[in-house]
Order: sequence, then structure tokens, then C-alpha cells
Amino acid sequence: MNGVANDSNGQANGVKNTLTQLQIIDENQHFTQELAQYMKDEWNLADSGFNYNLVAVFGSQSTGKSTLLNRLFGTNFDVMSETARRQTTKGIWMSRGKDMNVLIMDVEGTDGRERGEDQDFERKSALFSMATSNVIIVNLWEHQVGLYQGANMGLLKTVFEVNLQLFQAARGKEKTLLLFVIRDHVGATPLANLANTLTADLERIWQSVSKPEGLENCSIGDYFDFMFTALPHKLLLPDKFEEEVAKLRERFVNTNHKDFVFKPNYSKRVPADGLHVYAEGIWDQIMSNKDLDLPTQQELLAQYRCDEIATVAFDAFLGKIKGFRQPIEAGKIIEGLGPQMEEIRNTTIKQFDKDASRYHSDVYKRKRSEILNKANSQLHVFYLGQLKNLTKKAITTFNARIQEKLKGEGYDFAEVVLNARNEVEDFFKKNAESIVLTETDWTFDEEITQLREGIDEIAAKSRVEETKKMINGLEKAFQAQVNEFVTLYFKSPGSDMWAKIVKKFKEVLDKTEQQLLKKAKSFNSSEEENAKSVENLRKRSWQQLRKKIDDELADNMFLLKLRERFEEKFRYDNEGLPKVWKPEDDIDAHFRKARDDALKLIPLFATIQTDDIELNIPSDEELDFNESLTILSETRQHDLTVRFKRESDAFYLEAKRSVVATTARVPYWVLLLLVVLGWNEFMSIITSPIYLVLFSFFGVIGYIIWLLNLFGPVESFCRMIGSEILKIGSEKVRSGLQQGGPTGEKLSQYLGGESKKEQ
Ligand SMILES: Nc1nc2c(ncn2[C@@H]2O[C@H](COP(=O)(O)OP(=O)(O)OP(=O)(O)O)[C@@H](O)[C@H]2O)c(=O)[nH]1
Repeated sequence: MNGVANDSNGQANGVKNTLTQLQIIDENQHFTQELAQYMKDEWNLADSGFNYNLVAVFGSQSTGKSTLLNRLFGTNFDVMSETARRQTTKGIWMSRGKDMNVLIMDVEGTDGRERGEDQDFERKSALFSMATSNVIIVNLWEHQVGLYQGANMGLLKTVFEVNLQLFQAARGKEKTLLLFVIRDHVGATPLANLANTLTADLERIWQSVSKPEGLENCSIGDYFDFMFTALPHKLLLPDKFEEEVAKLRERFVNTNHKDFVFKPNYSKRVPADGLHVYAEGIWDQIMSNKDLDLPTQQELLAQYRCDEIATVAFDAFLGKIKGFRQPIEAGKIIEGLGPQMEEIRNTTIKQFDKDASRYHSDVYKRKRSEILNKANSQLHVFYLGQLKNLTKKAITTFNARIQEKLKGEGYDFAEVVLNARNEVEDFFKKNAESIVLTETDWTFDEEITQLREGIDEIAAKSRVEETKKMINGLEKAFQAQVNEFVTLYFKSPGSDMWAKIVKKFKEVLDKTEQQLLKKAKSFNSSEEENAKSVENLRKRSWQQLRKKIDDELADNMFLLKLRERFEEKFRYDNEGLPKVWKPEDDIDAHFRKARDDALKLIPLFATIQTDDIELNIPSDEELDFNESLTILSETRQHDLTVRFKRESDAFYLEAKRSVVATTARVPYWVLLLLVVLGWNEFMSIITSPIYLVLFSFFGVIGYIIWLLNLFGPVESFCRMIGSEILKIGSEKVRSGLQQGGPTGEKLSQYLGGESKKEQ
């Protein structure tokens, strides 16, 4: 029972991998755990899918079953030594046939001699063999044929019953071939006769088998095909025996043989890589005495194996997609992500299909869609990540395009936006489409909406900026014009001054408004936005006008205006020449008139007169239009009046003084009197040479001093001389007093007692 024995004819061990056998069910009815490993490593059949067959052998003990199998298939099953005559095969053994994809099961022989009358194992092994094998060899001696009561017939009855239990639903679809091998055929009775006898016996047994409900009339042919063959006595006619065995072998290997045994409908449809699971499952069911239902078993097998296959495939899948996570999370756009994902996923599905597609088709399909969904949902994360990154990139590109284009000149804003939008939407769609995998319902509608929202937001923002830029430009131009005409009209203030200003203002404003609306069109601004812009423009324009007026009418400027107006009237005559006041002029009247004229400017400038021209300047918190019409408040008017009056008073005084200056000359009679009274002195000077010389001398010196404007130095020189003289004088007097004398004494008395005390 060591599994590596040679057969009795000394056949050497063949190629190890193909000839090692395994006890799949031992004498204690335990199922082996090594079948998968044997399938893979010992027999090299694990990858053969459906491309293998299973043959089991039934028959009484010691009828040369193992011998036959070893000869037919090149196996190494244990063979009883020719002298012991004891049961050799215990449980069920399995081996691969030499040079063929056939698994052979050597089943413990019937008779129950060694197991007493316990036929339990017989039934179990029959069930197991029927559920797994395509072909069952029924091995029997020629002399057993026709012995209806013999052990074989009991076994066959069991086989039939078991078969009905297993395959009642699969009637006609899956059949099993019963190949009767009649051993020690002497030849006296031809094979055909033996076959007939056996067939008759089989029919009889079939009749005696109790059939399940609804199948009372089913025929044996619905479930079985039969073949009969005979072999000569192995010991008596060894050559003949070998020859016939070789012929029989042909039926197992030669697909073109007319009696080729492995017809497709004998297959139990269990892929080789699932045989271990299936066989063990069947055995478990048999052992636990549960109803053995093959379709359910096949389904269970399919579930188990498909899960196993899916796990392997999915693990490989996870390994391959690992690399996508990092770049996507870092915000990168992976080039060719779609094809890469498709390729990885399809390889995974293909790998799954390769092994799993052989299993129960419903289960396989279900599991396939499971693994597909699982793979898709893993990839969907990257899909969404890539979409997010694409959206981000598209928005950034859009922004960059707009900024770039708006830097230049002469662009149409709406066109710039449209072109940039089309460009990035195309980019997004193209890339998004390329990552939508087949067999998914992935969409990117939501992302496109998000992208559009992002684009709109940027477009709106730059539109606001552009509008602002444009309005600023218009306002600048507007301000320049306002400055010009306000200055101009203020230069000649008159009763129509405000009318002119307001009219001009309205004209420029209307023009600017039109320009604004024209430009706004290219921004695709809404009516509402346009109305708002126009309103703002009006308000800002009015504020600009007001500012210019305020600048022009600041206190000092305004006083200057008043003075100008006053001087115009008071200091210049009608021809614009400076006026020289004569004593006979009525300065007071002139002054009053000029001043009143100037003061009239104050009420004129105080309030803007719109002359009922509709300006439509909106009032709001920032600006009260009606209030803004007042330029000078009452207080300011009063203040200005006072200040101006004070200033104008100076002009009045100046005028008065200028009249006094012209009238303050020496009268002629005074000159005449001077000549008459000074005649004698004059005559004495010119008649006396000393006087004349002295007069001329001092006259010339005086003239030179006057000419050189040296009065100042001369004066200070004289003062100095004077004070020196005084000093010397007082020194003299002091010394005179010290020397005594009448005068000195008196003076000394007069000067006080100080000097006396000193003495
Ligand atoms: N008469 C005769 N004896 C044979 C033939 N083939 C084998 N034997 C002998 O029959 C005996 C039993 O052979 P096995 O091949 O072990 O028989 P088995 O049916 O496998 O036996 P168990 O496994 O114990 O049921 C051996 O001694 C063989 O030599 C044959 O064709 N004719």
C-alpha cells in the first residue's frame, strides 16, 4: 500500500510524474488533502481544463482489475501477489495514465468478504465513481457472466440506483459509459453472445430497480451506453492477452477509433483545477448521507473555484494599479491612463476567464461581473481623481489664456472668453472620454458642469475687471473734458454760466454713456448689469463735476475770482487800462459799485442751476443730488463776503491815498514867498566869495553824498564825532574843577558833595 509498487510482471516505474498514484479515499473513508498537489505537481493535469477524462474500475475482488489498469494505462497500482489471494486495493486509488490525459481510479473490489456483509462502502464508492468518472470499466470473469445472483449484478444494481439518484434531472444529457471487460475469455462462447446475456441481465436489473416518481418508464439507454470486450487469460495466453490489451488501449487514446470511449457527453464538466474541490465535496456529501445533487455540487464547486481564481486575479490587479494612486493624489494628470486601466482590467478579466469560464456558467457569469465591478470600482477612484485634476488644469488654463489675451490691445472680450472656453472644454472632454472604460456606466456630466461653473466664475470676474478698466478709461476722458469746460465757463461767470456747464455736462455724459453701452455689448453683460453700470457712470460723473467745481471754488480761489471781478471794475477803466484817480473822481461810488458787482458772484456760484435739464443722476447714501447742487453754504457765503469786504477795503484806501499823493505838492505862492524873503541871503552868498566858495564846497559834498547815498554812514560818523566831543568836553570841565577857581568851586558845589568827601 505504499503507492509505488511494481506490478507483478516487473514493470519498472515509469516517469515519476505520470505514474505516482494517490490513495484519494483511504480505508477509513477519509478524503485526501493532497489531490490538488498531485494534480498539479505529480500528474501535470491542473492546467488541462476539460481536456482530461476519468476512468473508474469496478469489479469483484481479485479479478485482475489492478493488473488490467496497469497494462492498459501504464499505471503502478498494487497488484496482489499470485500466491496470497488477498484483497489488495483498499479504498480508492488514483493515478494518471501514461502519456494520456486520463485519470484512473482503482476502486476497492466488491464482495465484502473482508468487510463482512457491509456493503456501505460499495455503495459509497459507486456513487463517488458515478459522480466523477466518464467511463466505468466493469471487470468480470467470463464465468461470472449470466450468474445473475453473482456479486457483479448486485454491484450493477447499486450502480443503477445511484445513477438514477444522481442524474434523474440530466436524463439523456450526461451519460456514463459502462465498459464490460470479460476476463479469461476462452472463446467458446462468442463475445456477442456474452454481450447479449449481459444486456439481458442488465435490462432485468434495470426493471428491478425502484425508480423515482415520474421516471417509472425511463429506459436504461437514457443513462448508460454499453460496450463489451473480452480479454484472453493473462497467464495462459500472455501474448494474446498483451495484444488484446494494446487493442483495447487504442479505444482510450485514439480519438479516431470507432469505439473511442471518451465521448463529450460522458464528461462530468469538472475542470481539472477544480477536481480536488469537487471530488472532496462529493465525498463529503456522500459521507454525511445527504442527497447528492450534482448540479448543486457543480455550482458549489464553481463558486468556490471562481472565488479562488478571482482572488488570485484581483491580487495581481491591485498590484498593477498601485502606481496610479500617488500621482493622482498629487494632482497630476496621468498620460494614457484610460488605455492603461483598460489593459490592466482586461488582463485581469482574461486571467479570470481563462480558468473560471469552465465552471458552471451562471456562477461564472455572476462571479465575472462581480470581479469586473470590483475592478471597475477600484479604477473609478482614479477616474474621478483624474477628472478632478483635469477640471483643475482646464480652469487654470482658461484663466491663463484670458489673462494672456487681455494683456494685449484691441481684443473682443466675448471672443477671448469663448475661444478660451472652447479650448479648455475640448481639452477636458477629450481627456475625460479617453478614461471612460468599456463595460462601465461612467459619466462626467457633473464634472463638466463643475468646470463650466469654474469658467463662468473666472469669466465673470474678469468681465467685472474689464468693465471697471473700461469705465475708468471713460471716466478719465470724461474728467479731462469736465476740467476743461468748467475752467473755461468759470472764467467768464455770468447768468448763463450754469446753463452752459450743465448742458455741456449732459452732452459729454450722453456720449460717454453710449460708448459704455457699446463696449458693454462685447462683454456679454446683462441688461441689468448695463443699467447698473450706466447708473454708476452718471453718479461718478456728477461727482467728478462737483469735485472740479469745488476745486475751482476753494476759498482762496474764490476770493481771487471776487478780487479779479472787483479789480476789473474798480482799477481798470472801460478800455481795460489802469485807472488813475483824480480828486474830482467819485471813488466811493465807484468802489461801492465794483464791490457790489463782485459780491454778486457769490450767489451766482452758490448753487448749480440745472435749468430743468433732466440729468437723471441717481441719489443714494453716498450722493444726494439735490444737496449736491449747493456749492456754497449760507455760512460760507457770509464768510466769503466778510473776507472779501475786508480785502476790498484795502483797495479803497489805496485809491484814496493815491489822490492825496498827487494833490500834496508845494503851492506856487509859497515858492514866491521863499524867493522874496530869501533874496538878501541869496545876494550875500553870491556876492561874497567866501560864502560862495563855502556854499559851493558844501553843496558839492552834499551832492556827492546824496549821489552815493551815503547819508546813513555820514550820520553815524557825525554822531560818533559828536559823542567824542562831548566826552572830551566833560573831561575838561572835571579837570578844571580839580584845579580850583571861582568857577570851579561853584561848579563843584553844583555837582554835589561827593568830591568833597573824597577829599
Ligand atoms: N486468471 C487470471 N488471473 C489474473 C489475470 N490478471 C491477473 N491475474 C491474477 O489475479 C490476481 C489478482 O490480481 P489483481 O490485479 O491484484 O486483482 P484485483 O482485482 O486488483 O484485486 P483486489 O485489488 O484485491 O480487488 C493476481 O495474482 C494476478 O496475477 C487474468 O487475466 N487471469
